Amino acid sequence: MLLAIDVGNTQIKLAVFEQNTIIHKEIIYYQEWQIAVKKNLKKFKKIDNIVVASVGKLNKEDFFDLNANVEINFITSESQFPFHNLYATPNTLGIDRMVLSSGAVLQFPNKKRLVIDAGTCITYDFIDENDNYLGGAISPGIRLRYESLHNYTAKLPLLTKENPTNIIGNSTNQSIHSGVVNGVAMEIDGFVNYNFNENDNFIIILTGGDAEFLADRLKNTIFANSNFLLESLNQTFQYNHK
Ligand SMILES: Nc1ncnc2c1ncn2[C@@H]1O[C@H](COP(=O)(O)OP(=O)(O)O)[C@@H](O)[C@H]1O
Ligand SMILES: CC(C)(COP(=O)(O)O)[C@@H](O)C(=O)NCCC(=O)O
Ligand SMILES: [K+]
Repeated sequence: MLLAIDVGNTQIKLAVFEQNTIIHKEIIYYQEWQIAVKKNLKKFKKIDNIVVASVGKLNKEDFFDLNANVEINFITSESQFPFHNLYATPNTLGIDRMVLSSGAVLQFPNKKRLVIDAGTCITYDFIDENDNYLGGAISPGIRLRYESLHNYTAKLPLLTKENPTNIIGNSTNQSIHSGVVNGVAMEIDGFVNYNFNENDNFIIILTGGDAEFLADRLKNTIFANSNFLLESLNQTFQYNHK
């Protein structure tokens, strides 16, 4: 039994796996992460490994300080991945992006793959049909966009995500919602349309905290799965323990 932990820049997601099935999932905030991990280790006594992918504020030492009596596997750029990494700066590439790409290769072989993770940032990762990781893009996430409009202007309010009623906002709030939400949706469709055409053998995977909110706003057919990073983390752990 495996405890998989995804440490992002907004929140931490954890899941307990039995082989490839999630038997428990939690979204936790930074201030409570040790209590949550210890609670799960106590509740699921068959957990014998923890696997961690962290791009946030927790590092390997934080987990070893837990003194949990299970093996802790920290995914790093030195881990084994099922793709050829063509990124020019492999040591700065986000571990989340590497794990997502690993899951895309293992779950959807022999296709062009684009993985979109709509979280604190929106990340785009392209892997070609020959399992070459090509790189992609990093863009501000939905919450970042609302907060920056408020923090860097004199008068704009701080709003939380809401579906715009129309592409033409007829009020300050609707203008902001349209700019943020339609802007993200068009950005995502733009990246897809720029890189793929209908006779390509490709798949688009959408994940992250904002995936479900965005999924039905996109023109292109996508495979939306908010657990994709956790599932990919489980598969990457297995890939490293063949
Ligand atoms: N409690 C919440 N309710 C609604 N949306 C949330 C909540 N917490 C986070 N989000 C949304 O999810 C995004 C963060 O998702 P997540 O993928 O967990 O980020 P990360 O992996 O970068 O930590 C934020 O941009 C925000 O829009
Ligand atoms: C871009 C990210 C901050 C995304 O993190 P998240 O939105 O999941 O919190 C993370 O992938 C990262 O720290 N990347 C390092 C730079 C790079 O990937 O090239
Ligand atoms: K992300």
